[in-house]
Amino acid sequence: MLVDLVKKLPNLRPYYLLAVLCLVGEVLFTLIMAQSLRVLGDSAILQVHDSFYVYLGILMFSTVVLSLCLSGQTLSTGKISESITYTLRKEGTQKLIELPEYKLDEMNSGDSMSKLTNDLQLVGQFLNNDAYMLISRPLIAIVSLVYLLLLNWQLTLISIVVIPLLFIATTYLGKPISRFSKEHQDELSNMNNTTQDILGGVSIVKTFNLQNIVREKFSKQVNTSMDRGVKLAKKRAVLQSLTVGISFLPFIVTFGLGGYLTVAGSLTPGELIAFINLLNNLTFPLAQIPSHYGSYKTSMQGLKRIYDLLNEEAERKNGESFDVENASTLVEVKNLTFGYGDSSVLKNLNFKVKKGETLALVGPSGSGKSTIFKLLTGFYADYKGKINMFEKDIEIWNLDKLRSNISTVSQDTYLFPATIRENLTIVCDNYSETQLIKATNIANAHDFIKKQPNGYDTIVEEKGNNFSGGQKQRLAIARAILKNPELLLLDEATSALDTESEAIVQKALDNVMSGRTSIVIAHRLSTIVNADRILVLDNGNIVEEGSHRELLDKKGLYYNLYHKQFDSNKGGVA
Ligand SMILES: Nc1ncnc2c1ncn2[C@@H]1O[C@H](COP(=O)(O)OP(=O)(O)OP(=O)(O)O)[C@@H](O)[C@H]1O
Repeated sequence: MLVDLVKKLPNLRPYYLLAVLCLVGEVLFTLIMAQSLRVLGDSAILQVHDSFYVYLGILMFSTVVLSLCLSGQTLSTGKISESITYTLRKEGTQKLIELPEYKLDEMNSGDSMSKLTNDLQLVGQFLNNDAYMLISRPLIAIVSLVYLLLLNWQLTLISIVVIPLLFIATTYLGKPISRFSKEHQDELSNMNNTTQDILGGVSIVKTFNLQNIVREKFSKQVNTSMDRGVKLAKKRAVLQSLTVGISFLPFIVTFGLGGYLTVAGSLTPGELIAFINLLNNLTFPLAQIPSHYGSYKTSMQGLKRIYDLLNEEAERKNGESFDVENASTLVEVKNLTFGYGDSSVLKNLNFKVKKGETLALVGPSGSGKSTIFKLLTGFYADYKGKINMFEKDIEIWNLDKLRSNISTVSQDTYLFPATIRENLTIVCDNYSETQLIKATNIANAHDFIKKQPNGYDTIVEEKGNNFSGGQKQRLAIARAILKNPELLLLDEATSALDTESEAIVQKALDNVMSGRTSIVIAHRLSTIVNADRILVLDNGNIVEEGSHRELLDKKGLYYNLYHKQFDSNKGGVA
């Protein structure tokens, strides 16, 4: 996975090179520094002035080079880490947009958020520091060991005899840390899911007075996550104090035995200084390796989760584009059967929509109306039967091209946090002010847009909070018209509105539908009495078909649905 990352961004090569140069510089000048200290120590004691000043100069030069290496390392690893996390975040978000609908059904949005935030942060932290340390520390330790052995192998062996102990302790204690860290990550991901749910339903929670239940559910998760976090911190604390404690043992041995050898004359004072300096470069880096390795493991777990998302198969991009202007049958569905998973939702449907027609879909909740729209826009591919769109099999259509001929207005109106103008014109490459105003007039939206503080340049707040439900729908309708589609799919566009707003939106819809081919799903049957044809669905089957009048005469399901609404909503359309 790491190699894939490196290959992904060839423009980072200069930074990898800089990091390698800094690494070589750090290793080399660490040794030169130790050698300088050795000569300096001996020259000072033996009062040899020439070599003292030469090596003082070398020592100062080494310090400058080492600090430059540190800056170079920080710069290169910072750039590498930022670029890689930026690319992964971009590709991850892009992949989320490109995923087929059935995948999005399976995925949890909080989990995806966690991949693009917590997991990416772990990867970023590892690349920013631990990756370099994981290579440089062992290298410095090995080079220092060789130098120490050459200096005095007996003292070296005695001094480092405790190092394996240090290594075993940190490795042994590091294992549960990586397990706890994984559990902590999973818990954070669960919390993200809950936060997401809460944010999505704040008003419902308040309306139904569910604050206590939500608070309790969330605090349970917070407690579990905190417990894991505290356990992790405790393990880290023990590991840290143990490593620091054991790390000092080689120094105690060196000071004791080395001091004795120096007094006895078998080690010069300079050698003792260099020895202590290099031991420092051997012991502490070795003690830190398990912690860097732990970071490697956790970040690789995070990276794997990110790659799981990136490796998901995107919606197909192949297919052709066709000229749709001359098609006389815009939709033809033959023996269409479909289900989500094992459930069967649509059963052997057959229907056509001719150019200029308005077809209405009605039926009880869950009968499959919205599912038909999803299939006509190519969101699901695993259906049985045939779907021809604009007289071509949907399977040979390029889905982007197909969708460019269709506008959908659904009950869940999505408005971007941008200006009204940007929200409306995002669907077309070229538009004139006249076209924009014509579209908003048809959608009954121009007047209320003009009354906004900045007219068409008023910012739409998150989720369109500064507009009413009816206004949002009219904006969505204007956007649909501006796209100038061959086929309009209107999904329950007025069902959530009060009577007054519904009348305004319905007028807008009537304007839009006139002269266009439309399929409309309506729960309020009063809105579709003028449809050319009505398909009545029940449990995934078309059980009745005809005009409003013909269906009333049949006295079947449509008649019952219609009278049920008419009775409960006196004043409905006759
Ligand atoms: N993404 C999905 N995954 C699994 N099942 C689904 C999914 N979407 C819809 N369903 C199921 O498919 C059936 C038909 O749903 P659909 O939304 O098409 O019905 P509908 O007629 O539009 O209902 P409504 O009028 O209530 O919107 C329902 O039983 C629903 O639970």
